[in-house]
Amino acid sequence: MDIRIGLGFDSHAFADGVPLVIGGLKIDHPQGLAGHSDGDLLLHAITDALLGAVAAGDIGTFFPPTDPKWKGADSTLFLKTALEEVALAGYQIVNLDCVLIMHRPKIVPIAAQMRERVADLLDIDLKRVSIKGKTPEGLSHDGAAVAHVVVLLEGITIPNEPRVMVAETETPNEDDVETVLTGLAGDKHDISALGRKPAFDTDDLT
Ligand SMILES: C[C@@](CO)(OP(=O)(O)O)[C@H](O)COP(=O)(O)OP(=O)(O)OC[C@H]1O[C@@H](n2ccc(N)nc2=O)[C@H](O)[C@@H]1O
Repeated sequence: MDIRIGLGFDSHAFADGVPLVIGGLKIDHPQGLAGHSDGDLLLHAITDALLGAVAAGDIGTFFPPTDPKWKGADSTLFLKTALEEVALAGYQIVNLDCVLIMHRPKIVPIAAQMRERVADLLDIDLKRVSIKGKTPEGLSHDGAAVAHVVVLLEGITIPNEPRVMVAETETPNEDDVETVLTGLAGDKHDISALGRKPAFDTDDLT
């Protein structure tokens, strides 16, 4: 079985005068999370987990925190790009498990809504998304929020039916079968050939 695992982490500091957005969900809270973008640490960690699972780099190489273009950016854009990379590499999400570490807000009362939003953004079933809250006991996490995400991917397999159909209609050689399958499913994607990934620039390091 062709499976991949990805790990994502992010942290942001709480600040006054900033709306709080976690997992694409706007949350009523006295403070928000400050960032170059909208500070959505959960979507950032999911984005990094997805990119990591297909070894496509990280959120900072795609959207450098030094680039004014991403100032105040909606993090759903980062997530969509990571989803494209996953699809181009030939994988789909099996499930993801997320831990949000912060004193406030409490996650349990909003977890169901957050899971729905994340599942919707990822276009997967709700049962495949787990989001848990954790109090940072004994840690110096005051004034900050942390997210950890692990994601499992599986390779998208081309159903065997076309191969069986070709084999049953004639007595083709392997080359004929491959020609028909490529016509039906397209070539296997090679993301390194797409040239989408921005060149890494050490000036982008913060
Ligand atoms: C989402 C964005 C939008 O601009 O900003 P924020 O809203 O979090 O501020 C960024 O993509 C958020 O990028 P993120 O990857 O979290 O930022 P950093 O941790 O500062 O890393 C920036 C880049 O430096 C690299 N990096 C970082 C630390 C390190 N010791 N070595 C590195 O090579 C990372 O791989 C990344 O490519």
